[in-house]
Amino acid sequence: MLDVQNISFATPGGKKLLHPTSFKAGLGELIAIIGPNGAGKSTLLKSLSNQLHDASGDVFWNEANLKNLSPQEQALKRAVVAQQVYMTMEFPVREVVLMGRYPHFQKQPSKHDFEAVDWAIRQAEVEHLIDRSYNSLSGGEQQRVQIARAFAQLHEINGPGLLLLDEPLNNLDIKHQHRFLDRVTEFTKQGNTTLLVIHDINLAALYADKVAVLKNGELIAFDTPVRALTEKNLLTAYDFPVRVEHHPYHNAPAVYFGCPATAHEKINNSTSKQYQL
Ligand SMILES: Nc1ncnc2c1ncn2[C@@H]1O[C@H](COP(=O)(O)OP(=O)(O)OP(=O)(O)O)[C@@H](O)[C@H]1O
Repeated sequence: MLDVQNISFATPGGKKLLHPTSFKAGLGELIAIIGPNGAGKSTLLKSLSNQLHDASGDVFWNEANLKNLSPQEQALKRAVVAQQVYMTMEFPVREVVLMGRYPHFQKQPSKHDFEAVDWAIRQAEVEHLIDRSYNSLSGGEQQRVQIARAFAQLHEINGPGLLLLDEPLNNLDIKHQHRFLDRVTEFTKQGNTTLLVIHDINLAALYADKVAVLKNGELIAFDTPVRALTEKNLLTAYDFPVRVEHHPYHNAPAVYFGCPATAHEKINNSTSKQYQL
């Protein structure tokens, strides 16, 4: 289980980017993190991946405080896909995926490392790209290679893996968005935990077990999609008219921005004046 206890972050100048935030995510759970631009979603993810050394609070992964683990020990439990990954040198795609195995070997990758790379390449469906130079790929293709690298990193590790994904759907077409989310769901259901920063709220509603809604560095909801994605929470977060209905084909909410709220939610939203009709 991921147990986040009072994690917070402020700039050296004292600007609070993330107010004390606590939540738990179980094994097998996919957590979507949503919120408007600047809400603190990437800051939260970076705090969980020790990229912000001044972050306060504690992050426990299966009862081990990540602070007490070496970078290599952490890399054997947790993989991160950042919003954009630039390479200053030319690397073939296969080598980039193999980078996910670097924490697993000392000098030379083993047969098992290469098998993990092949498996991850198939999972991310990037077989056709493996001999290309990473820098020659389109944004969406690079994203899929980074996803393959993260899958390779967490393949058959000792215990469950924690996958942190910051807007991994950027640049992916609709088919690859769904295929990617299917693969992430499959990976998560094998007993791992995934945190996914995502702007598409309807995809969050369809795929996530829980949704974290952030606004101004504060967690305003953390619950199942049905409970978190209410018109009230979404209006509070996005300050934009929204209607939430039941999805016609799935057991999930369907969110329509730009539509007036339902009568029921208008009553609940009575404190928000801007979009009341
Ligand atoms: N080093 C910094 N100094 C000052 N402000 C910062 C710094 N890093 C981030 N911020 C600000 O903190 C806020 C939260 O940033 P963050 O990247 O976490 O937002 P986000 O929710 O991921 O946004 P987006 O959806 O646009 O990616 C933003 O207003 C950003 O400009």
